[in-house]
Order: sequence, then structure tokens, then C-alpha cells
Amino acid sequence: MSFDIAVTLQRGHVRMTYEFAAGPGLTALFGPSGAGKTSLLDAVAGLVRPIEGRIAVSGATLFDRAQRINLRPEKRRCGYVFQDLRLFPHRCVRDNLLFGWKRVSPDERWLGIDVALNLLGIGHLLDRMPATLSGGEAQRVAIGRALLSAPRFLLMDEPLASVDADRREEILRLIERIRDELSLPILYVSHDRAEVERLAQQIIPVEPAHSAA
Ligand SMILES: Nc1ncnc2c1ncn2[C@@H]1O[C@H](COP(=O)(O)OP(=O)(O)OP(=O)(O)O)[C@@H](O)[C@H]1O
Repeated sequence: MSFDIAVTLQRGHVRMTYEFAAGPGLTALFGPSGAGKTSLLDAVAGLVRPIEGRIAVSGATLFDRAQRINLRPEKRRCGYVFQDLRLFPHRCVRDNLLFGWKRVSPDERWLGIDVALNLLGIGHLLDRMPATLSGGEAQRVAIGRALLSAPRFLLMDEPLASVDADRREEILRLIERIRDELSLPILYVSHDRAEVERLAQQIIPVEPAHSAA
């Protein structure tokens, strides 16, 4: 299994439960705004602590309340492409890309910088600051930063949200290449049915939170 998840999260007064086991490739969490898709990505990344349950990725347990396992985010080896990207605004594209790269040991890196620049088509942007990038360029840099941190899996939160309609196809093709060429498990959030039907091997419906605490 790539993602093996059975957890309960508490956000404010809302309690959300998720249970699924996903195979390889791209798994889409699909549901309306506020249903709890981002909260689950945050829990898999280790940014939100579940109140109950277990999270395993590719056989490695990241969280297990019963066994008192809760790996720190930096130990989870996860590449997280945030919905709002969160590029470091005061660092140029090169330094954004190298941020995670510098923090993993060379024997754990599986993607070369030149290969990444070529895959993402961002070699000409290295000296630019994030504020000067278009939505599509910034999205590609954010994906590059995640991939260069040598992740074992990828979390992508609405990666088309800040992309112009005419750049959408370009980013969709890029995500397909990442899915097909890098053989990295991907947990992907979207509320767009056509998008998830095109990209996902498996679609997990996320319903709006049902129970109040
Ligand atoms: N930090 C927080 N404190 C309190 N409640 C929160 C917090 N973050 C999220 N929530 C609540 O948890 C629920 C799920 O939110 P979440 O952002 O995970 O949904 P989502 O499906 O990703 O929505 P969207 O597509 O709008 O990003 C919502 O009811 C939201 O109001």
C-alpha cells in the first residue's frame, strides 16, 4: 500500500475521520471546500496531530497513537506542495530550490538538480525572486523545491488553484510526468472532478465533516 490511513482529526469544533488504503501512483482526495482535505495532508506531513489512529506510507509508520509513534515532520521525508505554495519570499528561486536539497545527505538524493530544472522548465528563473513569478512559474518552483528535498512521497494541495486557465494544461502534463516517471506515491487534493478523473489511479471521496465534538 502507498497510503494506509485510519485516523481521526479534531480541528476546532469539527471532528473528521478518514479510512482508506491506496495503491501506487496518484491518489486523489476529492470533496468540497471545508470537507477536510487539507487537514488530512497536514496530518500526513506531521503538521497536525491526529487524536486517534494510524498513518503509514509505503509500509513505514509515520503516526500510530496506540504505539506512541509520531515522527517529526522532517523525519517523514515528505514533499509538500502547499495550496498557497509558501515559497520563501526573501530568497531567489535557486535558494528556494536548494533549501531542502541541502538538508538531505547526498546518498539519499534521487533527483539531480539539472534533471529537475529540465523536467520543470525553470532553469531560466534561478535568479528571480518569487514575487516576480507568474502563478504557473511559482507552482513549478514549489513542485521543484518539494522534489529536490528527496521525498519518499508527495503531498499536493490544489496545485492548479493559482494557475491561469491557459497554463493549466502545462501543469497537468507536468503532474502526469511526475506521476509516471518518478514512481513516487502522490496524495493529491482537488475539488475538481474532471481533474481528479484525469490524474488519479484512485479517488477517495472526502465528505464534509459530520460530527461536532
Ligand atoms: N486551524 C484550524 N482551527 C479550527 N478549525 C479548522 C482549522 N483548520 C481547518 N479547520 C476546519 O476544519 C475543517 C476542514 O478544513 P480543511 O481546510 O481541511 O478543508 P478542505 O477540504 O481542505 O477545504 P478547502 O478545499 O477549502 O481547502 C473546516 O471545517 C475548517 O473550518
